[in-house]
Amino acid sequence: MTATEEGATEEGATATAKAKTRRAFALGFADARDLERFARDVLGDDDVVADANAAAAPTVKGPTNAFDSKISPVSAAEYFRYYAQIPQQQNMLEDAVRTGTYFTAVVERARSHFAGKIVMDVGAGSGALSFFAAAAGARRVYAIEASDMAKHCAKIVENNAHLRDVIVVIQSRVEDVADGEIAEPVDCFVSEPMGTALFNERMIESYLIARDRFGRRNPKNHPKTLNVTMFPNEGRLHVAPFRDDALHAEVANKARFWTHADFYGVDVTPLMDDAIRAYYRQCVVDAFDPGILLADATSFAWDFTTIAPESLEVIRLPTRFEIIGGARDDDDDDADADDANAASPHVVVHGIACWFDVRFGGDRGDRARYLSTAPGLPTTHWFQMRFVFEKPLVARAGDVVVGELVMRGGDNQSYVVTGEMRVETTGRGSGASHRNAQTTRVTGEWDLKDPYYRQCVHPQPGYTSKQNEKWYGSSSAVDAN
Ligand SMILES: C[S@@+](CC[C@H](N)C(=O)[O-])C[C@H]1O[C@@H](n2cnc3c(N)ncnc32)[C@H](O)[C@@H]1O
Repeated sequence: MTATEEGATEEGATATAKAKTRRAFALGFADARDLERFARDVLGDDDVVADANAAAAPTVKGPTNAFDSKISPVSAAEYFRYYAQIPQQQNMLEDAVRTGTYFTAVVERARSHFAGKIVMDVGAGSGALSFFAAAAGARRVYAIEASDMAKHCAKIVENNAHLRDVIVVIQSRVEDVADGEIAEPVDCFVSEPMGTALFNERMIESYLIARDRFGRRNPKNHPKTLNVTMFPNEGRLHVAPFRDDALHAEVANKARFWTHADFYGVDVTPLMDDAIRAYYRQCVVDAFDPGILLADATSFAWDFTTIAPESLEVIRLPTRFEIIGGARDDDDDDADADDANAASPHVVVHGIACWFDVRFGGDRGDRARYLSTAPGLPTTHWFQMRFVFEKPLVARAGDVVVGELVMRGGDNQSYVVTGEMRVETTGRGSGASHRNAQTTRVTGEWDLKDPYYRQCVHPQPGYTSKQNEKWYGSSSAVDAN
C-alpha cells in the first residue's frame, strides 16, 4: 500500500473544498486484500470494507485466460462493440470475393471435410460460415461469437428450419467457452480471422486457441496430436518494395498544415517534425496497381494446423529483394519513369507493400483454393497495405535490398511494425559517385491500428460500369471491367 499527498486530482480538490482544514490523501493499494486489511484494521468499518471491495474488484481482477492476459479490456470492448453492428457485418458479407470464396471453398470444394462432422465457427458474426458448413452437411456447428451479433445470428438460425437442428449459437469469446460446453470433439474449424496485413486484430490467435482447446485428438498412436481440418489451413503474407511518387508527396503534404507560423495568431510550426513522423507512421490502406512494385515479393507462410498461438506475438519477416527496375509512372507528369530509369540508373524505393492470401484445402483430388488480396486481383475490403518511408531509399536496377520487418503484437489487438532496409550489393550502373549522396539505408515504424484509408479509385468487383459512370461520369479515368 502507498499513500501520497493529494491536491491535484478532482477527488482531492473536492475533499479539500469540503473541509478546508483537512488535508486529502490518495491511497494506493497493492490488491483487494491490501485494501480490505486497511479498511478493517485502520478504519474498523465493515461497510467500508464491502464498498471498497466492490469498487476495487474490476481493477484488481487478474487475467483469466489467453485473451485477457494479452488484450486490454478497453480494446476488447471497443472491438466487440464494432462487430456487434449490423452494417459492419454486412460490409464483410457484401465483399463478394471474400464471401464467395468461402462459399466455394466450403460448400463446393470440400464437402468431405464437413459432411457428418462436428464443426466450430470461430467468430461466427452473423453466421455466414456456419450456414455454409451446414449446407456442406455438417452434423453439428458450434457458432461462437463474442459480440452481441450472436443474438442476430441466433435469430437467423431460429427462423431457418434447415439450420435450427444443426447450428448451436454460443455468445462468448472462444477463450471463455467452458470445457464442458462443447459436448463433442471438433473435427473441423472454420473462421475468417484475417485483418489487414493478415494479422491485424490478433484474431488468428483465437482461431488457433480454439483448435488447441476443442479439436479432436488422434486416438491411436499420438493421443496428444490433433486430427482436425482448418478452413483456412494456411495464411501467407507477401511483401515487396514499391515506387509511388504521388503517394509519397501526398503523405508529406499532410503535414504541411504545421508550417503555419500564424494560425489564428499562433505559431504551430514547432509541431512540424512530430506531424511528419505521425503521418509516416500511418500505414496506407488502398488498392494499388502492381506495376509500382520494384521486385518480386518475398513470401512467408504459416500453417494454421500446427503453429502455436504464441508464435504470433512477435513476427519477424526477413526480406531480400532483387530490384528489377523502375516502376511504371502513372502520375501523368511530363517525365516518364521508364524513360527516366533508362537515362538514370536510379530506382527510388518509397516503401514496402504487403498483401496476404489464405488457403483452403479441397476434397481429395480437388484443388486447393486461395482467397487472395493481391494487387491487380479483384479488390477486397482489406485492400492492400503499404509502409511508406519518410526518406526514400535509392537503389539501382540489379541491386539487392535486404532488411527486416518486425511485427510486435500489442494489447490493442494490433501490431506495431518496425523496419529496416538497406542496399546491400551493387547491380547495374554501379560506381556512380552521386550514389554516395543518396539514402541507401532506411528505418521506419508503422502502427497497424492507425491506418490511413486512402480513397480507392479501383472499381470494386460486383459494381457495374453503370455505377462507375454514375460516380465518375462518362469521361471517368476508371476502367470498368
Ligand atoms: C471478421 S468477422 C467474421 C464474421 C463471420 N465469420 C463472417 O465471415 O462473416 C470476425 C468475428 O469474430 C468475432 N470474434 C473475434 N474474436 C473473437 C473471439 N476471441 N471469440 C469469439 N468471437 C470473436 C468478432 O466479434 C467478429 O464478429
